[in-house]
Parts: sequence; structure tokens; C-alpha cells
Amino acid sequence: MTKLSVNINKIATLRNARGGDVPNVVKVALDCESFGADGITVHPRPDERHIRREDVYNLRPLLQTEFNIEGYPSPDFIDLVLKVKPHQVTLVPDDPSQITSNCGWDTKANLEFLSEVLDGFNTAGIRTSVFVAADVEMVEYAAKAGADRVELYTEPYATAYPKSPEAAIAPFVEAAKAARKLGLGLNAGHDLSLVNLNYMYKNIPWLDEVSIGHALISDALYLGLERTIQEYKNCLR
Ligand SMILES: CC(=O)[C@@H](O)[C@H](O)COP(=O)(O)O
Ligand SMILES: NCC(=O)COP(=O)(O)O
Repeated sequence: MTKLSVNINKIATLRNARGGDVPNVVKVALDCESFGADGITVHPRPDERHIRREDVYNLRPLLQTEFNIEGYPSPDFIDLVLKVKPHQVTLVPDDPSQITSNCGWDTKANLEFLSEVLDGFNTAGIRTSVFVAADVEMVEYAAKAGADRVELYTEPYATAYPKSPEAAIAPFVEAAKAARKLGLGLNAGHDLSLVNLNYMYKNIPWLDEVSIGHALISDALYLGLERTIQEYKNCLR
């Protein structure tokens, strides 16, 4: 079964627009779980423009499903993750000024750094995932660094999908096969949507998890959160 982890960054963005507590991030996360989400993803950024450190602490004891924290492994981020002990940490090579994640790690060039960081999380018993492009060599070096999983950066797939689904998925199938051969778990995310998710699932049914935020929360404006989550789950069958 491929799990659906709902990324709730956009809920925090909406809340922060007014400075109050509407919508309440914890309540939305718990509702996502009761509507069928298999996990909750957050990506706290250094400027706290959406998810705040405080949100991460508030969510941890209340979530019933898998908690995935994504981010660049700065000392602050590492400290937060080790204190909160989520089920999974996903390392993303983001610069603090980026609008959103826009690439995977160069796992070869950063092998030493990633090995050291992953070792700390592995020792703490937190499952690790490394965000990589659909590139077999990057997957291989993520395994060398000691990752439990890789998360394939799917923006290039989502962008290429409308023109040619077959061409869009091809490098992802290769990278996914490499991950499976190496015994790595497999996640995917970024710009996945109701348009492109089922095709990815059909071609890579051994995906462990997809994390989806932007499109899912946007769809919920029209369909409502409960129906939206069900529709995304239907794409994973
Ligand atoms: C790693 C990844 O692709 C997502 O976490 C994405 O970066 C969402 O972050 P934002 O919501 O800040 O765009
Ligand atoms: N890891 C990807 C994620 O959490 C959500 O990305 P997006 O759906 O907001 O593009």
C-alpha cells in the first residue's frame, strides 16, 4: 500500500496571514487523519513563514498516524527533529531564501555531510529519507550515506506529464528500480496532484509514501478536505 501523507504547510500559511489561530493547524491535521490520511508532513523553514517550531511540538503528541518532518539539516532543524522524534525525517537541500524546494541533493558531493547527519537520526531511531532527483547515481549515493529511504523530487514529472506521460515517468521508474534493488524505501513528492498521481502509482506501485500539500489543499477549496483526501487515496489504488 502506498501511504498518503498530507503536507499541511499551506494551512499554516493561511493561518499566518492573519496572525491568529484560524485555521487551527493541529485540528486540520487531526481532521486529515480522520478523513483517511496515512500521515502528516510538515516542512518548517527557518523564517517560520508557514509551519513554526511550536506547531511541530504541538502536533507530535496528538497525531495518530505517521509524522514526517522535512527540511534542511541546519543545527536548529536537527535539534528540533531529535527533540520531537517523528516517525520520519526527510532531508531537503533547501536554501533559506527559496520559495519552495526546487531540487534534490547531490548525494555524491555531500556524501560525508549526509552520512554524518543520517547517522545521528539513525542512532535516535528516526527513519530517514533523502530528497533526490530521479537519477540512479543520486539514489546509489543516498544508500551509501545510510538513508533508509529516498524521496523522489517529482516536480519534473508533474511538469512533463501533460505533454507525454510516458516520457515523464521513464526516469522515475529507473530511479525507483534502483532504490528497490538497493533495499531502500521509496517516497515521492512535489507537485503531485489528482492529474498525475494515479499514473505515477500505476507505474511505480512499490512506492511507500507520497507527500502532497499544494495541490491537495487547493483542491480542498472546491471539493472539501474529506472528499479531496478520499480522491487522492483513490489515485493510490
Ligand atoms: C520537499 C518538498 O518538495 C516539499 O516539502 C515542498 O518543499 C513544500 O514546501 P513548501 O510548502 O514550503 O513549498
Ligand atoms: N515532500 C513533498 C511535499 O511534502 C509536498 O509538496 P507539494 O505537494 O506541496 O508540492
